[in-house]
Amino acid sequence: MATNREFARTNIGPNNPLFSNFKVMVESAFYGNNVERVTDLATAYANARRAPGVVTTDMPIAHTDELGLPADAKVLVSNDGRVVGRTAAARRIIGQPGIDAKYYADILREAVFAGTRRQFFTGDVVVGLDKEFSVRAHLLLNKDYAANFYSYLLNFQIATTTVLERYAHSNPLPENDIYIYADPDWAHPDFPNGLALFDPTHNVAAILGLRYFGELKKSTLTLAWATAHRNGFTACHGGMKRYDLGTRKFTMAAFGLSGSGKSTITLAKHDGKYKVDVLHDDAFVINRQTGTTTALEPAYFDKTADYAPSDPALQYFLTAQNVGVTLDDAGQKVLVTQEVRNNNGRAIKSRFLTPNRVDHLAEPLNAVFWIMKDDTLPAVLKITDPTLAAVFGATLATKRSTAENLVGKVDMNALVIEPFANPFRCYPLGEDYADFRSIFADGKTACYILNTGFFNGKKVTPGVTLGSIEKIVENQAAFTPFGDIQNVSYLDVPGYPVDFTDADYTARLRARMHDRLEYVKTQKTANAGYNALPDEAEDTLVRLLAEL
Ligand SMILES: Nc1ncnc2c1ncn2[C@@H]1O[C@H](COP(=O)(O)OP(=O)(O)O)[C@@H](O)[C@H]1O
Ligand SMILES: C=C(OP(=O)(O)O)C(=O)O
Repeated sequence: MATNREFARTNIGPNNPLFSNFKVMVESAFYGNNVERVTDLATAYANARRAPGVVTTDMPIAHTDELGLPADAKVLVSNDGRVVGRTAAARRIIGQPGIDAKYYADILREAVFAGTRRQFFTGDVVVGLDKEFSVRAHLLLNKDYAANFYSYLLNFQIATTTVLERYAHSNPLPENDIYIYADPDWAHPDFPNGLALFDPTHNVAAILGLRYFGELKKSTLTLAWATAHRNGFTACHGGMKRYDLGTRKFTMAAFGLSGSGKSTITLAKHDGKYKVDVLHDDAFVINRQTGTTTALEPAYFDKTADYAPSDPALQYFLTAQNVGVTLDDAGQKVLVTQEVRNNNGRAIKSRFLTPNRVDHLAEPLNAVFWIMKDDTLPAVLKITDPTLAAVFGATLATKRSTAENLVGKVDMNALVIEPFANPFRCYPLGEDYADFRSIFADGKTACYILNTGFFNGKKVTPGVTLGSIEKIVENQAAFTPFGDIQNVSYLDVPGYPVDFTDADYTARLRARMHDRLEYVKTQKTANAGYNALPDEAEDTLVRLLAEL
């Protein structure tokens, strides 16, 4: 048994650090008489088909038997309304500076009371697919959102009897099970954009007034990642794959903000050139002692933008969100993908999308790729200094995408720094810095930066990015020193010249590096230094700017 669900009566109470008012409020709601437990996917599928507005398409699902679905199961579609992305602005983390725990406790008690007038489903999953790291999670979701409830049980590993037998032998963790209370119909005048409230040290969250499936997925991962971090693992919002080149293997991870290219890179098949094992395209953890990696979810929750309705990959779709439906020439209800209806159409795709899918990799990472969208960076940079590699991760500069619901006036083109591409961290940034710094420390893990945005105004296409990765994997990539900057070199990609004699370019490059330095300096004092980085981060950037 990895995390804790049951307690001896003598261990229940305020002296047990696993108990908090938030945990007790959230967990208690799971046992109400307005809650129906769902223990299998066939029932969840039947419930989802009956939920308001859900479309049962005529698109069959491959591998229904292995997935535990009815043999005739079809792709189900549910659409959310105005908001079709995750609302980062709704997050509040108990324990962080400026968060009034008493105020949010009052809000939560009232929300849970309002919920008692509605009907809910509850179900269990296991997050972490190896005995090395496994956490049990429980979801409570308003019945009108049965399609998202079904998607949740598909996205994470549903806790069947067989799965729980395996889970019983996983490494024990001194932690609570995860409990997610979700009521998309909650409304409060002070929270027009919803509220995603976390008590991360007690593994509970309340997702209120938010319909987007990504809220359920990312809130669960938020808590699972924090649990992993507290127990000897590095939390990764990234994709991880292993290339088998016959005589050697190459393992790589790509870290990027939502919508920046993790799935495109991780799920790329390279025209069948290599045997590729996929660990996952969004979330995994690294064992800090051994370097082994564990996937957290069996399925993929990805954009449908790049899938034409005739794409054979659609047979691995299980559900779709914020995607249209039309009739094909045989009168069959099919998906209208490619963002015709709205941005950020999504689908849950089964693990069978990736023929060589693995849940755990014993080999440590050969390479880390930070995905950025900084238009002063060439398509690919290589960083050979361990501190600089970690500092670039901590100052990962990127752009927002339509995967996020941006509140207020946000310039989509503005560069934002999102350390380690992980806006879900609910512990101090310096701790992640230390975790990633140690990955590079022994020099065995290489570090690259991929710019998947524009370089000097020219789009870096997926073809350029994937072609460059192939060169690196095959040891065919020749790197050129990046001006006078020590330990940084770039891949010379035809059509994307790097010109250090161009004063306008070097001024912009210096400005972007300066932004990174300012970010590091600001963290020293912002929020009482909650996200402060060690002095070496600032020193490294000062040195880099001097070299420039
Ligand atoms: N150079 C590039 N590398 C990867 N993806 C790119 C690139 N340029 C544009 N894209 C597009 O950006 C989107 C990235 O989405 P996705 O891979 O799902 O991101 P994530 O998994 O990080 O959320 C895709 O539609 C992809 O085609
Ligand atoms: C679903 C999300 O992420 P990604 O685009 O990385 O899949 C999200 O952040 O809500």
